[in-house]
Order: sequence, then C-alpha cells, then structure tokens
Amino acid sequence: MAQTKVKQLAEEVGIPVDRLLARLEAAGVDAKGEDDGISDEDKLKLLRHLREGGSSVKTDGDSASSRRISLRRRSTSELKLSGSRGAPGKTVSVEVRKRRTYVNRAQESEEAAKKEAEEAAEAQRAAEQAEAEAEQARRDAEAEAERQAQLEAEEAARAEAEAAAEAAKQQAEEADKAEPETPEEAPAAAPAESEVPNKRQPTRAERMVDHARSRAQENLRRAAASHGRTEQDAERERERGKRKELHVAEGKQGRRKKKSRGRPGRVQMATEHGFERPTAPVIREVEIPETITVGDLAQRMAVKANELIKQMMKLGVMATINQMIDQDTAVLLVEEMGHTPKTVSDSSAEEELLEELRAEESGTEGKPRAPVVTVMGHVDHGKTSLLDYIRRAKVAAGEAGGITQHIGAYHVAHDKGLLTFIDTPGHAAFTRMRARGAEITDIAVLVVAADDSVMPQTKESIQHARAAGVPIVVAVTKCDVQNADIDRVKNGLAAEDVIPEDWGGDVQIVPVSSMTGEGIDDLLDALLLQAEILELTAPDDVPARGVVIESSLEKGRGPVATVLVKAGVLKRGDYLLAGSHHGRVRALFNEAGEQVKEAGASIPVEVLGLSGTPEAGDETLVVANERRAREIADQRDERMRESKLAQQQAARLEEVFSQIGEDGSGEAKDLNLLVKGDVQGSVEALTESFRKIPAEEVRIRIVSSAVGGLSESDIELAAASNAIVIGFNVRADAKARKAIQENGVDVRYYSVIYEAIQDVTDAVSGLLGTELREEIVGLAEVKDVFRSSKLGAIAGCLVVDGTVSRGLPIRVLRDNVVVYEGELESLRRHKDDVRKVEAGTECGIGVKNYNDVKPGDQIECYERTEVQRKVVEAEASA
Ligand SMILES: Nc1nc2c(ncn2[C@@H]2O[C@H](COP(=O)(O)OP(=O)(O)OP(=O)(O)O)[C@@H](O)[C@H]2O)c(=O)[nH]1
Repeated sequence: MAQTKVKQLAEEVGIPVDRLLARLEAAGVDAKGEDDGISDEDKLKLLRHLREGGSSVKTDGDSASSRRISLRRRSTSELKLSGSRGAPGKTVSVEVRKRRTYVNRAQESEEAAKKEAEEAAEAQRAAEQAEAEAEQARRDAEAEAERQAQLEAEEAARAEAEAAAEAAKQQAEEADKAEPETPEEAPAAAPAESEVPNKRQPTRAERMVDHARSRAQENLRRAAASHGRTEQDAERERERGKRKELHVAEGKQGRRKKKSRGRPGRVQMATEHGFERPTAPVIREVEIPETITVGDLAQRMAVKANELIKQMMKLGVMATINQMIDQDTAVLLVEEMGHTPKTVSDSSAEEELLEELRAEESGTEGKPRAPVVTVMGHVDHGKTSLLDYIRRAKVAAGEAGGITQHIGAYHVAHDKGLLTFIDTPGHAAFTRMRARGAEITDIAVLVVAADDSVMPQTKESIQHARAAGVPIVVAVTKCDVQNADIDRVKNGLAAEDVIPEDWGGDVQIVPVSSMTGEGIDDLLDALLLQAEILELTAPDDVPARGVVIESSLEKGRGPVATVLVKAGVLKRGDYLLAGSHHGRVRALFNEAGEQVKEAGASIPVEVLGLSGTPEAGDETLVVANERRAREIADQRDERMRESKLAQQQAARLEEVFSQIGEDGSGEAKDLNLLVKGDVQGSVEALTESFRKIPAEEVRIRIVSSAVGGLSESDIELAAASNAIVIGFNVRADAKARKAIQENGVDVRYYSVIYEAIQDVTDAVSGLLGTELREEIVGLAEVKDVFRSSKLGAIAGCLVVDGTVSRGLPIRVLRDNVVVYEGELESLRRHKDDVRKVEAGTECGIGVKNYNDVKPGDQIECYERTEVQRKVVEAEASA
C-alpha cells in the first residue's frame, strides 16, 4: 500500500505538521511524528472525520481559519542577460508570489466571492509585477548592450513571459487539480474546494494565461523595436525628443545613431538649419577693374576658382588662379557665368578723391603763399653759387652752427616775405618735373654770367620757361668780376625776346654777385614783386596736397621724400599718398634739419614714414585713412606698370585735328611744334611758314626753333610741352633717340620744306582724313568639312580666339597665307542660326561662294574701322 509521510501530506495541503498531526489524532489515525507513514485508508479516515465535523476540530487557529485554506506559491526564476561588446552579463531574479485561498462558500459565499476577487486581483498584480520586473530588465539590457543584447533580451523576454504564463497556467492547473480532490479529500480543511469546480475558476486561469501571453507579445514587440523601429516608433521618438529633421536628411532618420538627449532641464534648442536653399540663381553685379586675378574674379562672383578656371578652359583660355586677366576677358567670363559685369577704371578711386578735393578747394578762399622759384641758365654761369649763397646767407642765418642740409628745396624768410627755392638748378630737372605734370615753379630765375652773356643753354632755358608759361627774372651773376658787361647781357636777352624793364619790356634784370652778396636782396625783392603780380594763393584748410621734389632711402631713416606742399597743411600723423607709395607721416623735417609739426603751402619738408621712395614730380595727397591711401597707391602702381608697357601718350600730328573739341569746349586747340633745321635759313623759313598756316580751329605754337641736331634736351622739351618735332635735314643723336623712345615723342624728318608745310597744313585743316583699319576680331580652326546640297561646304570649326560674328568679312588662311577673302554666309550652332560664337565654342561656318575650305584651314573674322590717316612715317631710328 502506498504510504505518504505526515510531513509530505502537511506540505501538500499547506498546513503545519503539528496541525495535521492534531487532526489525524482527532480522526483516529495513529501518527505521532512527521515521518510516520499515512496510508490511503488513513487519509480516507481523516477525510471522513473532517466531513463529519472535523471543521470544528480545534486547532490553535481561529474559527475563520477553519473555514478557509490558503495556498501560497512562490516561484523564482532567473533571467540571464549575456553582455555584448565586452559588457558583463547580468542576472535578474524574477520572483512570482501567488497566494490562493479556498473558502467554504456554503457559509460565506458572499465573502468568498469578494475574497476570490481580491485574490484574483492579487494574482493579477503579482503577474504584472513579474512583467514589470521583466520590463525593467529589458530596459537595463537595452541601455547596457546594443543590438546583440537586444536580440537576447528578446529571447529572455519571451522566456520570462512564458515562465510567467507557465506559472499562471500551473496555478490554474493546480486549481483544476484541486477541484476533483476537494469535495472528497478535504471537505473540512478546504470546504471551499467543493465549490471550486464552478464556472469562474477555469475562466480566471484562462484569463491569466491570456494576459501573460499578451504581455509576452508586447515584450517581444518592444525588444524587436529597440533595434529595428517601426514607423510608429520613429514617430514616438520624434515626439519624445521634439526633434525636427533637416530638410537635407528627410526620411533618413533610420541612419542616425541614437544620441544623448542632453542634460535634464536643459533648454532644447531648435535643431533646424538656418540656411535656406535659394530658389533662383543669384545674379550679381561684378565690379571689374582694368586687370584682375582669376582668384579675385571668382571671389567677386562667389564661385570657386576651379569653376571659373573650368569655364575659361571651355572658352579656350588656360589660366591659373593667380593669373592676371584683362578687363575684356573678365567681362566675357562674368557674362558667361550669368552675372552682370561692371567695369571700373583703375583710377576711379583717385578720381573720386580728386573730385572731392576739388569740390572742397573750390569753396575755400585761398591764402597768399610764397612763390616757388627755379634757377636756370647756361653751364658755369653761377646757378649753384647763387643758390648756395642764398641758402647760406638766408636760411642758416641766426641758427646755431649754421648747419643746413640739402633737401632739394628750401625756403627763405626775407624782409618782405617768404620765398621757396628749388635747390636743383638747371632746366633739365625743371623739364622733367613738367614732363611728369608737376607744374610747381612760379618764377624762373635766369642766370646769365655778366662776363659771358647769352649762351645756347640760356636760350633753351628761356624756351622752357616760356613753354611752361612761367615769368622770368634775370640774375646777371659775377658782377664783381672785372670784365662784367651787363649791357651785353641785356642785348643778348633782347635778341631772345626777353626785354628788360628799363628797355621798355617786362623782365626785371638784377645784377648780383654770389661772392660778395651784392644785389642778392634786390633779387629777392624782385622775385617777391613778381610774386605779388602773380597773386599767388592757396587754400589752407583743405587736405594737404603737394609734389615730391626728390626722395631717397636713408640708413636708419627709411624712405625719405622732400615734399613741397602746394595747398593745405601737411601734419605729422597724416595718411599720405605719394605716387605709388603711401604711409603715415612719422616725422617732418625742415631744410635746417629741425623737426617740425606741420608745413603749409609752398613750404618744402622732408617726410618720413612712407612705404617706399616716390619719384620726383609725383603728386602727394593726404587721405582720410590708410585703407584709402593703400587703395589709390595700388591703383597708381598698376597704372605705372601699364604705362611702362604702353608708350606714353604723346601728341601726334594726325591726332591734332581729331582731338579738336574733344573736351567739349569747342575752343581752338594748340599745335605745339619744335623745329630744328640744318641751317638758320631753313629753320626761319619753316617757322615763318608754319605761323602763316591759316587755321581756325588749331593755333600753331612754335615751342622752340634752332639750328642743329636733335638733342635729349629738345626731346624733353617736346615731351613736356606736348610738341611735335619737325627735323629738317637733321637727325637725333643717340641720347635723343633714347629719349624719343622713352617719351614716345612724334618726330618727323623732312628734306623738302614744302612737304613739311603741307603735312602740318593738312593736319590742322583735317585734310588728313581717315583711313580704314582692320582689326581681327575672331579666329576659328576648321576641324572638319561637311557637304550640304543646300548650303555647299560647311566648315565645322572651333573658335580659338575672339568672337566670330555673322555679317563680318572673313579670310580663309592656309599655312598663314590668305587663300580666300570673302563673307561669312552662315553661322550655326547645333543646327541653330546664331549671330556670334565666342572662343572655345564649336560652330558651323559657311563661306559665301567658296567651297574649297579644308580641315586645318583657319577662318579669320575681321572688322574695318576708320582711323585718322597718318601722313609721314616718323623715322626716329634714323
Ligand atoms: N667771382 C664770382 N664767381 C662766381 C660767381 N658765381 C659763380 N662763380 C664762380 O663760377 C664758377 C661756376 O659757378 P657754379 O655756381 O658752379 O655755376 P653753375 O651754373 O652752377 O655750374 P653748373 O653746375 O656746372 O651748371 C665757380 O667757380 C664759381 O666760384 C660770382 O658771383 N662771382
């Protein structure tokens, strides 16, 4: 017979061993200890006893406990999460506690129902708790491990859910199992069990199982979503983070890595991009100077330099980023890239500045200023001695040590006023200054030695002064010498049309001696008197401007420039522009070597602080700031470089007439001529004839006429006076030829007087007319030739230079030899008729009445323009 031990039975029914022993004793079963065996018969005995009223068996419990029996079940399971990527694994203990109490419904049906509901709720809570723990475990796992862990978490969640479901199922089964037993085996101990088989018991079990299953499914779904989110999950994520996508990554959120959501409480910044994609291409107005680098142009168009270089390659131009391109090319490129070009002159900034200065000066009243004097004359006549005497006697007078320094100019305080002397004697310096456009001299002192009278250079000096329109005061030097003859000097001067005052003319003649100092004060008086007549004034409350007299690079001082102020007051600290250099005036020194704070009109000063050494004759301007100074200096530098390449614009005979009225004034224009001939007779004949040419619109001026070959001085005078040189049976010497080349002076040689007169006559009367000049505007290379029944031979070409336009005359070249001249009949691009085709573009060209065009030929497209006709070719090299 099968025997169960008391202990086992007590465990099975869930009551203490003592209590079971008491009940067994009451039922008459002989069982003393927990290890005593109980047979089936004993069990039935106990059951019978219990049915018969065993419920009232007194135990140490209360009466209520006799009416019910509680089954407690605790199941513990372990959830093992293996770590990934080196993270340690984790074990989560899951404990499910369940308690079920069976109540005798016969006695407490209502109460039992209530209790049952509570128990069911408790069971439900227990299951939920288990699931909550599983959920927590899943979250932890999610945080610690990534994809691999998720997969395992999925597994674990499923296992756990199944465990929970299993637990619930087991419980339900147990309840089911208890059902048949209860009415027979333990009616007293568990009277409620007689009622267990009612309909509610299995329903509840099923419900719990269903619930556990649905939870398991939910867990599964979440686990799966953690590494492959569904659309709803993404939406939820967006909602949670309030994160908005960039338009550039639309629909690509799945690619992004999960990022930290920042510190709690931190203000969530909008992550939307600030840049908005333009809706239409931006068309810019691009300023184009006369020359520009590729890189700079690209920057102005806001495109990458590479893009621009590519575009240039398309047009057939190979260029690097730092390459300079001219304005025309730049304009073409800007148009090609869809922007609007705006050409600006290199001198625009300077013009603007000068315009401002002019406007400022025009409204300002001029103040009297000292005259600026230049000393000229024949060699050894005493120019340097005179200047030295004045400087020594007048500048250094009263100064300690009497040290003076040569700065190119100095000023003298005489009893009656101030005078400024240019310290470089001779007309060469004077002319050079003039040639550079610097008209700084107010009065010319013509030095003539009393013992020598008028000499060739005296005459030249007179001509230079006249050409510049500068009044002359004659200083007859060496009056102290024995053979001094002032009357002879006066005679010589009168022969040159310099008439002394005492002879009824307007030229003051002052005898002086640089040895004794005799007459020096009279000379200064005469100069001041002349200045008074000239009424020299300059505004002083305008930005200072002046002219560079000379400059040098000095050790320890840097670039030093002597500037003669023409208007305004130059001060220390001013931003000065001098030629193509600029800088802030660091210090100013006068001719005595003393530092001064400022210098007004007609005062020469040494300026320290410039970026380089400007050239004599360069204009200086004070500008508002360094940026402007640098801008204009750069433009001037650029212009200078260009002018070195291009020949200086000198007057040309054929342009004389065409320039009439160009300035819009309608006034007569001067035609300056410098005449040199082999003999006096021919020179006189020429000058007389020129003066007699009837010209209404052109006024002929003979700047100089002399016998002899063309000298450097002649060319300099012609350049400074914008004169045309007429050489009759004479040629230029080597120095003069060099000067001709440098200055671009128009020199014409004749051997027949009539021809010279005729040319000048034609020039001033406009009879030179115009001639047609050709300009090649485009060149195309023939790549292939197609035959068309309608159009004949069509040359498939690539335009390699310039522009090929319809309606212009063309030439067909074979090996650089013209083989045909004609017209362009058709110009096509991709079967479309076009008006013009730019360089770098392919096109089809049909040549009118010419079918013999071959691959390799070149088609030149040219334009005819009218230009002033040239009379006689200058033979400068002769
Ligand atoms: N007795 C006397 N001699 C003078 C006078 N002026 C100049 N001399 C002398 O004449 C010579 C030439 O004088 P410079 O002053 O050198 O003449 P310059 O015109 O400057 O000469 P270059 O520089 O060669 O053009 C010198 O020996 C002087 O001493 C003067 O007024 N009286």
